[in-house]
Amino acid sequence: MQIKIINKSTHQLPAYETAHAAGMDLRANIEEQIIIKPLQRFLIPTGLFIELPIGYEAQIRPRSGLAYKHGVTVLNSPGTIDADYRGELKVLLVNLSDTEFVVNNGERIAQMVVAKHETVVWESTEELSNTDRGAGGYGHTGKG
Ligand SMILES: O=c1ccn([C@H]2C[C@H](O)[C@@H](COP(=O)(O)OP(=O)(O)OP(=O)(O)O)O2)c(=O)[nH]1
Ligand SMILES: [Mg+2]
Repeated sequence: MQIKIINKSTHQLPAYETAHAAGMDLRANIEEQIIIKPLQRFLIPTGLFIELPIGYEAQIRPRSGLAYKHGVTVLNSPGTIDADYRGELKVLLVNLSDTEFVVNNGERIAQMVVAKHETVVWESTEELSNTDRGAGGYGHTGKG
């Protein structure tokens, strides 16, 4: 599928890194290095603006390597990009480690997955169908 994009960054368009990847890495588009202190968060610009087709969303997800090696993740994960959003794509990183994390211009900070979504029309009712699970949840299975 084709999606309109404006690239105001100094980098190439996001691309799939392998043949069947679901996510495209997003790069920081910043003039100066950003230092994220332990337990702090930072909204990082990408320089990208997109026009998703109606019925699609984009999800901003963490990169597992950053999470594993540096304790850095996307705070609002998965971030939701709505089809009617025309602003800059931004990535809200949080540093959950006990050391500073440095973000350089062009660094891959998160990944974006484009997905279809439904648009719900509510059907109000007084009763829902019965199931074996019923209201059980939060680990209720296997309690014997
Ligand atoms: O990680 C993110 C999450 C959101 N957005 C942009 C696109 C999205 O369409 C818009 C609004 O996001 P969301 O609905 O999650 O935020 P909100 O706090 O509900 O703000 P709003 O009242 O503007 O919807 O912000 C980003 O650029 N990055
Ligand atoms: Mg919202």
